[in-house]
Amino acid sequence: MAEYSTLGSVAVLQVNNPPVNSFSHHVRQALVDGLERAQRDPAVRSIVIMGKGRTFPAGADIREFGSGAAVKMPNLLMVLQAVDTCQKPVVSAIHGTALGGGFELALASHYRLAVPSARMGLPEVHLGILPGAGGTQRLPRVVGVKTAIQMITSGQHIKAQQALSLGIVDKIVQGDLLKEAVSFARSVEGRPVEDRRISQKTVPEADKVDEVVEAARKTILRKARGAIAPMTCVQAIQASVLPFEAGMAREAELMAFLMTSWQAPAQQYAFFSEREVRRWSHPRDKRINFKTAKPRVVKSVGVVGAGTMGMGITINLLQAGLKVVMLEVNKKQLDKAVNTIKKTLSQKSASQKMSQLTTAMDYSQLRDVDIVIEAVFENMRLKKEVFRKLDAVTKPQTILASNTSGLNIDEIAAVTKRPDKVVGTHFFAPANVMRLLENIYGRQTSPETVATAMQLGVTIGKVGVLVGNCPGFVGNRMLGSYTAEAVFLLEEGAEPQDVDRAIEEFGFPMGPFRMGDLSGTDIGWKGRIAKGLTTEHGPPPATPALYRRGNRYCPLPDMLCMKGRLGQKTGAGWYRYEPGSRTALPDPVVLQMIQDYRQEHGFKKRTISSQEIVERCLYPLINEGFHILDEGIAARSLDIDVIYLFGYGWPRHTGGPMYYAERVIGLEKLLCSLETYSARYPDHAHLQPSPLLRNMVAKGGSLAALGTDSKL
Ligand SMILES: CCCCCCCCCCCCC[C@H](O)CC(=O)SCCNC(=O)CCNC(=O)[C@H](O)C(C)(C)COP(=O)(O)OP(=O)(O)OC[C@H]1O[C@@H](n2cnc3c(N)ncnc32)[C@H](O)[C@@H]1OP(=O)(O)O
Ligand SMILES: NC(=O)c1ccc[n+]([C@@H]2O[C@H](COP(=O)([O-])OP(=O)(O)OC[C@H]3O[C@@H](n4cnc5c(N)ncnc54)[C@H](O)[C@@H]3O)[C@@H](O)[C@H]2O)c1
Repeated sequence: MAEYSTLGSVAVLQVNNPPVNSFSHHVRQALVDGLERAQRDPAVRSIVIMGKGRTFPAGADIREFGSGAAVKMPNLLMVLQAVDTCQKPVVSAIHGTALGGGFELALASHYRLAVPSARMGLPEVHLGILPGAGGTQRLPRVVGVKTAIQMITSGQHIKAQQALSLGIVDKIVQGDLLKEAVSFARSVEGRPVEDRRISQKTVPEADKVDEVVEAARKTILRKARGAIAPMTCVQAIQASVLPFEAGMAREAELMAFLMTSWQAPAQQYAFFSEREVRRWSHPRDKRINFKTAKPRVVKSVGVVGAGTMGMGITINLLQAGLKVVMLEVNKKQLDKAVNTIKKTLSQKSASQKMSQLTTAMDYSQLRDVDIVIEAVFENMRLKKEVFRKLDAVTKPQTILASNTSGLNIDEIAAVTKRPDKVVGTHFFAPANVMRLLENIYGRQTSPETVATAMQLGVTIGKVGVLVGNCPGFVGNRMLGSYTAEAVFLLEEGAEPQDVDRAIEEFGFPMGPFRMGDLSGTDIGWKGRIAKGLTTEHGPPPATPALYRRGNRYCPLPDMLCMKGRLGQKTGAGWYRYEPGSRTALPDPVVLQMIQDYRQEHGFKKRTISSQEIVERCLYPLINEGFHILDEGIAARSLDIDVIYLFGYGWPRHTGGPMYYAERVIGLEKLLCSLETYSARYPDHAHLQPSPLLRNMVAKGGSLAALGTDSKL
């Protein structure tokens, strides 16, 4: 609701709809009623609109979008029309975040004030829609089309000071916002409101708009990677040169197009899933969950191994204000890590943050930390050795976490006397940038230990997802079938760039081969050597070239590594790279290697369509997701989706692999395609449809119903 009160001649409307004061139907109704009341009351000469509690309205109530309640009268457009056309000056007083419809309300007001910490923006593009309450028409009238395109298509929030410089807010106020807003409102009483209406202004440099749009188009299309909202936002902004009513009509038409697209619900599902993962439960035992388990307080963290991951994790921990003891056995590497950390931390706070960092080469220096995150080489023998040492030197309450990419957490825990305090905390590279934290529950991990790992994720700004223990956990296990199928496609006739192009057109930032070159082709190679699937010099003795342990195997990635082509770091991998450049250039040497291999093993080259590439790579990945749900490794399909959205670049406009499977492909079609492919390739085990998928198609039922995605 919106609480109505008067302070002398000023009517104050305070939106009170926790937690973020979104415009649910009852709020909209109360605002319209409040405005009418203020208009009617001759003693009222000005109106202040603000938010109660933590924020100015953060936009439309996204939960209403699916139900039709968003269009129930009065809709948001009608509220804003009432504000704009009000005969008495309306002042929006902003604190917290004025987002989406909230920011549009401020733009419809005649004056805007903000506290210094306020932020504002139009993030609708992340929900697959556009700012459909006049945002695409009013913002360009203030800041110009170029800045409006930048703000609306990025969805970024701006700070109060920047809003002031852009002419969006009229004044930044210190002190008590209500008092300041009332005093400001009094100062503008009696002034004409007509020339304060943004809707009545014209877009600056309107004659250059088509040029500006044309210049933005290519970049936006490239960045959008298949998402339709960004370019639709631009089309709406382009209409801001028309008279206001005509522009609003165009905005409404484009909003309806987006609202009824398949991408908008997918992105809104992603928004709520990102938050739903905080309500975690044990994947197999739902009685153990976020409500009952209490985290330990973490003030200091030990990081073991200052390589790629240890360094990134340390930066992340320092940025969050934690104390860190970073231990490394290689002095040169330790020094290198410290230099990189110093450079990465922002200039402003570097010295203060660096003072929280202690470096160590002696394990005893870890004795007092609250949690240790191990990030040494991916080698079980080494990990066990490290955990034995950690168990011996740290205080008994210290939690011991491993950043392993997929090794058995129970096996690691078993070498300690505190298996209840051992947990997997799987960060993603670069660890200070990537938002995902995949936390792994071992057989004996205590609820308190898991709660602490999940809470640590929150403290350091990660999206933490809890999963069970199995080789590769959720993310890398699913990725295994994707990369396997990608190389099988090379055998049959595709080239690395064909596969990458198809996957990138689907919406991933990088296809599997460009990705392999970026992370280093030797990462997978070392893993396969450790598992005995290959040796550094070729297949293990007496092994068929194309089979390992009864499964089809493609040795092309091993052959690449044996040639020393380890990716960007060696200037050559699946592609070649000019010195100092990261541009992947198709390499005749690799294409010849693949061609010779095809000839040697009797593969006949054929043309493979992009559709087949996408299906062959992504359907087995999704199929593995069904196995994972069936085994209780992930508690809910949304946990898998969040892992893929935040850790693997899965395009957000498709909702994530499991959402995409159910709501876009359709489970029946997915099953049918997997059956077709598995009949064609009976020895590709990951193409065999999962029993859960078969069962769901046979009996019906939804993925959400398998878990606790009750709110979605
Ligand atoms: C058939 C065709 C018809 C077409 C014509 C339709 C015409 C109808 C006219 C409609 C016009 C609407 C136009 C408008 O432009 C659309 C919008 O405004 S969309 C919303 C835009 N706003 C946002 O995207 C903000 C989203 N929220 C956030 O970014 C953050 O929540 C925050 C505000 C920055 C706060 O962050 P935190 O402090 O970290 O808190 P949380 O994120 O954890 O959130 C707490 C809690 O609140 C829930 N929540 C947040 N925002 C909303 C919201 N806008 N609606 C509903 N719920 C929201 C969030 O989910 C958390 O709850 P939990 O999920 O944990 O239960
Ligand atoms: N690199 C990635 O993309 C990535 C992503 C997620 C998880 N991981 C996992 O993170 C872990 C570390 O990977 P990385 O890429 O940072 O490796 P890395 O090779 O860059 O760094 C490992 C570091 O550990 C140090 N080290 C070795 N033995 C040690 C010991 N006994 N005590 C202290 N330090 C020791 C090494 O000197 C080295 O600096 C691995 O388990 C890996 O699977 C890596």
